[in-house]
Amino acid sequence: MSYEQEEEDHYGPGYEVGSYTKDYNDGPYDGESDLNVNSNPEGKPRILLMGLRRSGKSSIQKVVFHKMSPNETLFLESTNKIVKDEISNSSFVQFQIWDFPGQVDFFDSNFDCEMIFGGCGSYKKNLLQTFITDSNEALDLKLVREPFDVENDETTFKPEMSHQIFGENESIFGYQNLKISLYYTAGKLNTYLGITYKAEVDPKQFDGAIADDVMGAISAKLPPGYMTNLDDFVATLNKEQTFKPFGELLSTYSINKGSATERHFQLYSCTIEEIGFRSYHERLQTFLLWYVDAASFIDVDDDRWRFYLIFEKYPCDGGHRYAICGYATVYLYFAYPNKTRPRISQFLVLPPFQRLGLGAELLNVIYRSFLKDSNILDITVEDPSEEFTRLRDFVDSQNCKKLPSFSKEKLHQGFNAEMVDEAQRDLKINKKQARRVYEILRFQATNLADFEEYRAYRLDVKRRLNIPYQKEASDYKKLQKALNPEELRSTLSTSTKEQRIENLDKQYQMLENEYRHTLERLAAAQ
Ligand SMILES: Nc1nc2c(ncn2[C@@H]2O[C@H](COP(=O)(O)OP(=O)(O)OP(=O)(O)O)[C@@H](O)[C@H]2O)c(=O)[nH]1
Repeated sequence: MSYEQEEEDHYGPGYEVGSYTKDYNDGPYDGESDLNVNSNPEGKPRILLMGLRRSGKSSIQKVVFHKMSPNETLFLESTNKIVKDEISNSSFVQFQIWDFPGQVDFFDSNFDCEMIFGGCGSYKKNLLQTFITDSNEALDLKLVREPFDVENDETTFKPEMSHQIFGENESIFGYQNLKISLYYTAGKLNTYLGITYKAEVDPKQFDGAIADDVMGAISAKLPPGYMTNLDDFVATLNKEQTFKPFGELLSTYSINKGSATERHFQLYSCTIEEIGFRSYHERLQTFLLWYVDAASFIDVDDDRWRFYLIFEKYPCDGGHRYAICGYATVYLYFAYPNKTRPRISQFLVLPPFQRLGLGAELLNVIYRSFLKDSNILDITVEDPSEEFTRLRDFVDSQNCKKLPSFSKEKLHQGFNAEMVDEAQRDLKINKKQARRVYEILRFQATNLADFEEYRAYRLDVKRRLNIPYQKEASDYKKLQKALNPEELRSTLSTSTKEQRIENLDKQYQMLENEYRHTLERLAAAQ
């Protein structure tokens, strides 16, 4: 039986392979006309063969449904339009096969998704997935010094978080290949915001689903004056040479001294009254959104805020310019009865300037700015992040190491009031932090190979960790007197002695790990 005869037998008279209706097969595929035909009036199930060019779609169709031998498929021409095949073996096996050309761009706006995929629920769902972007991936931040930086990928840095703008999932709906550009000039922080994308979701195709308003979400957090035209933004770079840091120069800091890669940094402090600083700070604080969890913009009209800023002073056009590297805000709280207790509130070193020692320098500058003021009790930190805790441990340990009360001999005698007094008087370190530094430095001074010495250290730390449990035990005794056993059980989830020991051990191990990191950094800094 010839191939054609066999086809006849299988598919009944009138059927012609690959030419179900003329509409589909006349003329080359033009991306539109072939696809915009309502061609499934009977609502038959369809199998869509889609995939890369020359991936074997037509071969599958011919071999499976038309008994073509695999070898013969070698001679198949590339499909250049949708070819529909009506399979009608019996009254109950009836469906269509649509063989798509490999070059179809399904995201082309001319492509009628509804006509092709109507009824294919999971396809739609999958297609919708392609319109979801990780907001941290999509956002490019830059501190631009010269026009070339705009093109240069090396000057791009990424946010650590974006949930404060784009929600807990940190995702944006509605775009494919979305890129958000939030660029600042390195000195003045003139700002550019722009987005680009390959395709935006079409509400008509996806039950009215509309794309997230990315520009609106970010611009709501930007002070007025940001630019949406990149050329305008680049043009403002001319004015960067007039930019000078605000406030009083407190310290200078250099890295790679004496080498070709030497860099210079300057640390300043100022108040909101400094001319021009109010609007500068409005732009500066927008970085918090991407790096500080639960960041909130502060009420700068409160005159108890102090600002500390780091700038890089870099050579440019025979002179020099300044680029922002990071900043901190400190609030001067009252401490009863007549003292002041500054609290570090926000602390940020921008990614391009991290791992240069600037965080430690900034913290030291903040300390030093308060040291001579006898009215200052000590310095606290608001809700410190893990990263900040590490930095603070390092700086405080480095400084306390120089105090007589933290000498090796004294450390082995245990934590005492002299340490608290000296750390507070000389370094403005509060009692809780002084205790932590004592544990770090005593760990450093402990010979871990000496069983007794190491054990004494662990017990000393665990005794402190056990204090809350002791409190719990005394609370329990009080409650025992006031409540009957039933009430007591429902009020408290008491832990057994074994659980408590296990918990203490875990807590201790975690602390020891943190202390080891600090000691490694101390050793590297020597
Ligand atoms: N080795 C191998 N070759 C295959 C296989 N399937 C298909 N081919 C060969 O791959 C080539 C392309 O196959 P087609 O079926 O025309 O591919 P297509 O996906 O329909 O291509 P377009 O119409 O261009 O999108 C043909 O020469 C086939 O013989 C396979 O499983 N193995």
